[in-house]
Amino acid sequence: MKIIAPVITIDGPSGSGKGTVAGMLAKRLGWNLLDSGALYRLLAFAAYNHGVDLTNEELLKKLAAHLDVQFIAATDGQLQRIILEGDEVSDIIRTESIGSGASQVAALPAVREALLQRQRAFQEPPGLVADGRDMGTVVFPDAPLKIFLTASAEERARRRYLQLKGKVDGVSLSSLLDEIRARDERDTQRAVAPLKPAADAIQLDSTELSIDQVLERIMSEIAIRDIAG
Ligand SMILES: Nc1ncnc2c1ncn2[C@@H]1O[C@H](COP(=O)(O)OP(=O)(O)O)[C@@H](O)[C@H]1O
Ligand SMILES: Nc1ccn([C@H]2C[C@H](O)[C@@H](COP(=O)(O)OP(=O)(O)O)O2)c(=O)n1
Repeated sequence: MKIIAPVITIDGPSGSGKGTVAGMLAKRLGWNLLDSGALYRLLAFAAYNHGVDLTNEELLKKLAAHLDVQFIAATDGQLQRIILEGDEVSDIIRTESIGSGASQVAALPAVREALLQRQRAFQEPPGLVADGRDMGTVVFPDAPLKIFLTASAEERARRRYLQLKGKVDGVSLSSLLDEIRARDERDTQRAVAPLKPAADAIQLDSTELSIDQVLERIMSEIAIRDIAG
């Protein structure tokens, strides 16, 4: 009999802190981690490499079903590594242009369907922390704790700017803000699995909170529910 592992979902818009908080939480609990956005980013990147148009739903569906990807878990001193078709792509998939491509392919129903089982396969004991846009609404609707993490668009752009400055040439705060707003619009307005809080999600606005404060708020929700042993 398959043991059902508990899932904590963290959904929200770009730059709200999902990935950071999900990674820290998974480490603290000793649970598995699903960075679902990385799958859409990997698909967009693979599409660029193979010359597949980001609107070609049939080909993208096939590419999604056969994505040759490995997630190598973070260890003390080393971040999670992502390998696509044998090459490490952990950094290159984080650019805003791949983020925008990810948001485009993510609007295609056949692509989402092709990635669904791959995401659910991460639900292994002792538990899973999953971050994305539809973790609580579509992929893990029975999760015992769902967080919807937000922050103002200005604060999210500022965070991205600080994160990319010095690493990527030519980053500007105003263009990051425009890109974040465009991605918010596409992710919330699409017909399939749009970005929205699950009915039973706890909404957390991190605009005025530090990363540690967000983490502590989530830890207290975990304690109330007694879901992490
Ligand atoms: N509460 C916070 N306060 C300040 N900076 C934050 C906070 N949460 C995240 N960050 C920083 O913002 C950037 C974007 O966070 P990230 O976790 O990648 O967001 P998301 O996964 O939601 O896009 C990172 O550099 C991260 O360290
Ligand atoms: N569960 C998910 C995760 C990401 N996506 C899409 C929509 C997002 O704009 C892109 C990139 O997601 P990602 O979480 O990596 O992006 P951010 O780190 O929040 O900037 O993928 C999605 O549709 N569903």
